[in-house]
Amino acid sequence: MNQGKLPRSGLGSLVLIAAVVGGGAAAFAYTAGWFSPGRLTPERMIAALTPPSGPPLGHRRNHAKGICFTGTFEANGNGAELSRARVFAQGHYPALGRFNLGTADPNAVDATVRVRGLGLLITTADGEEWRMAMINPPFFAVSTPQAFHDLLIASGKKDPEAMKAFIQANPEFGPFAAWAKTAPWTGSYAEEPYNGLNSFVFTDAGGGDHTVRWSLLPSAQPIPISQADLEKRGPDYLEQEITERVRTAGPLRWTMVTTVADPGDPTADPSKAWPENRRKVEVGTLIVQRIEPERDGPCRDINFDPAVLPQGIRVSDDPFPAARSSVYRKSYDLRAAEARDYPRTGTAKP
Ligand code: HEM
Repeated sequence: MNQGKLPRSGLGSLVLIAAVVGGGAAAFAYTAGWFSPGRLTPERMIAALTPPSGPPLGHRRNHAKGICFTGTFEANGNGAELSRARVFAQGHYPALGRFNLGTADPNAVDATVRVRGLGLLITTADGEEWRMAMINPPFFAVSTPQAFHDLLIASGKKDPEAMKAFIQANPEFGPFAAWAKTAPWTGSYAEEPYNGLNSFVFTDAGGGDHTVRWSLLPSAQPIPISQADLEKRGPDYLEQEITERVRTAGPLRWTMVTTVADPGDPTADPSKAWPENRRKVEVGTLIVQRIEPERDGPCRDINFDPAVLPQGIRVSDDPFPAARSSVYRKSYDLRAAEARDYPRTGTAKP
């Protein structure tokens, strides 16, 4: 009897292991959205980001133009109600970040790039890290990583029919196109809001979950400028201006505001803003203290991977962070291997 039972229970545990492994793989494939035949891969996404003139060797495959900074995140303690992450306990935490432009061209003229971004890494004394990368539009251009890929392909085609077909298949792009056309430009990285757009889950000390998005809102008053006037200020005006502003006027500040989803809010689609009346909690202030050199500075070898999160924050059902994580990693690996094409100067050159 024992003999008869043993193989059965042995088989049973194998089946269980297979189920666990299979379940894990299925969950991963679901979250990441990769790996099914014919679907996206990090390589295909990188190929779609690559301009016809070739890849920006040694540089980030997107948001390639930028300028690094160091500073502090000053937590006011209010975030502790939403997440037990150490970074929300009242106190000061070192911050490393990068203002940047949403382009694959590290030499792009500032006035030609609509989307501005900010990468940020906040560390706490327990060795935890919170990495993120945010942009200035109030919602993302598309609903899914696949649609982002399709947008890159369509917008790279000369035939205007390609964009028409894309918009027909992805109507959520309409509001983003309207934002791009009508939102005022500013003449400074300091005057922009930076929105996380993707949703994440905060877990509080009692184990309660809260799905949130966050934004950094500037304390500097935005001063609108026409695209033509920005162009007249020079191709690299934004990095020159921010360097000069911090040097002469001192540290710059942004308030970090988290917005809590109500049940039923679209947590898996960053192209859909949540209603304005959602609960907002100001959790602290980003203080930019020093502009650092881009080529030789501390951001060069950083991957602002939005899936690197401290305990108390985790990804939600939003498919973007997992997709972004795998593409950012590929981009990082490529640029690190191409260091010879973007040699360090050893001289401080912001
Ligand atoms: C599937 C969609 C996306 C893809 C494929 C993608 C791709 C990339 C890549 C390849 C990089 C360069 C990474 C590196 O080499 O370190 C990058 C950087 C960046 N991305 Fe994305 N991205 C996506 C979505 C987003 C979204 C939704 C946001 C904002 C909410 C965003 C904001 C940024 C910012 C601010 C940076 C610059 C970070 C830095 O300074 O290093 N991206 N992206």
